Amino acid sequence: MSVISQEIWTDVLGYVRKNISEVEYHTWFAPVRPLGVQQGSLVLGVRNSFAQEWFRKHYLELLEDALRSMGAQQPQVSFQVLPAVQDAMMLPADPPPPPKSSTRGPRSAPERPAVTPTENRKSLNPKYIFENFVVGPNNNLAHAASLAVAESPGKAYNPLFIYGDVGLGKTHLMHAVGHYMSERYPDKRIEYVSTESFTNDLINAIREDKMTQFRNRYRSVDLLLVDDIQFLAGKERTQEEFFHTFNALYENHKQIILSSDRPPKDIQTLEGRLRSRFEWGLITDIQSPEFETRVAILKMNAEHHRMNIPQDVLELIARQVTSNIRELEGALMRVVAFASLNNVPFSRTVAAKALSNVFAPQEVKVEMADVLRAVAAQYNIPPEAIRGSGRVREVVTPRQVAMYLIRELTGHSLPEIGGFFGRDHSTVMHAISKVTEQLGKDSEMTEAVAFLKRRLQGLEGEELSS
Ligand SMILES: Nc1ncnc2c1ncn2[C@@H]1O[C@H](COP(=O)(O)OP(=O)(O)OP(=O)(O)O)[C@@H](O)[C@H]1O
Repeated sequence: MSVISQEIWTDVLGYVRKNISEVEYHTWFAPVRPLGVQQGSLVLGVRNSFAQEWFRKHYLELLEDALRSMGAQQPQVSFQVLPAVQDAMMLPADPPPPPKSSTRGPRSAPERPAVTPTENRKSLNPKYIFENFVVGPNNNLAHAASLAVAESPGKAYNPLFIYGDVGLGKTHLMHAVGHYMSERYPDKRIEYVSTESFTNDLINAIREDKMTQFRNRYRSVDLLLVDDIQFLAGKERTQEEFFHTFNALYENHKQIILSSDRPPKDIQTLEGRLRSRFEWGLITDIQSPEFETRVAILKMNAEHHRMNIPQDVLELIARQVTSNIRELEGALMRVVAFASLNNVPFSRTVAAKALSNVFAPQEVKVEMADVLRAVAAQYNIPPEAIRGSGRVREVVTPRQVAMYLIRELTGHSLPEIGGFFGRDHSTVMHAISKVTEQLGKDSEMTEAVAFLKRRLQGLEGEELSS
């Protein structure tokens, strides 16, 4: 199952859930597995032929509507009955929660015997490792500090306090330190917790008279990662308990990393003694990423999912989402889902279209490079050959077609087009008249030009199914 079909399926389920009852949802939709997207059709694995029929009869329209809401112009869904043996494997009843909630959900506080590395990693998102963290001017200090702490826990900076706006990588860095430590020191005990979970655990412990277990759990760790510490504000009892947890760990030279959306001095109603402790170590911030960092993050994500997305498409996405990296990744997935559901290649037009429901529509101008790339793909020759000096027919025809289309679709002048191809404007003029002359006579060229024009201009009509 590809990542993308899982992403699409998660979105579809979100849509479906709003439109049917919970019982229906759990009976029919929860056991379905997305198998992939084939030629624009979302392939779903169902348990038996009865379910397959039921879906076709009762839910096809709903599924198509869901896909339409994601930008599919001619939504298609197909079903496959999975071998009986897989029935038993269809365990989870819900779509996988987003990474954050999977690592942050409130957890009960069991008594904790000797720790295992797997146990350590359980609360850490496997994706959040240093290798997957793109370093830019916006986050290099926080990254360097995290790395230093990972290498010398309890010694370099204690506590490490990372602050910054939503979705900028604070949790990612915290988990990265956790992974780093658990790989090098498998015996060390690592605890990642959101302030909310810490508070809930405390409330439960008080209610169930299990304070000893609660204290053992939090005071016996080697690395304590606490997310969103700003939520301590106004919670006196939790602050009190956290104060003692902090002291116990600090005195034993155990590492503490805290994240927050603001620096300690700006957390209102935080006890002075806690605030000053938060300032003992190093306070570092993460800012919004610059354009280049955003493109690099998108590139890494695309490579991670083995998707080959042209640079200019990534740049278009990076221009749309400027501050929140979680949203940036969401935008990329939206584009990928849109392209695969419509069975069209990635292009700036496709990306702009995919994002137009969420962001202000962008005017996408066709660029000379877009035309060159499309023509090269159509004639199956490298773009450099088209721009090169070769004079054989195999390259001359595509070169002339490219010049013609650039003139038609972009606002560039003849000398500009000539410059792009390393030639003068009279060559371009000659190319244009040559192509114009053959259109209508040479059917192969006529078709190619018409097809390329449609493709470059966007997703109109039959272009989608081509
Ligand atoms: N520099 C980066 N390189 C690669 N991915 C990043 C980077 N920064 C953030 N991300 C990704 O962005 C998403 C959001 O990051 P994260 O959850 O760490 O944000 P956060 O600052 O903790 O947000 P919140 O304020 O909501 O707690 C994650 O998927 C994370 O992997």
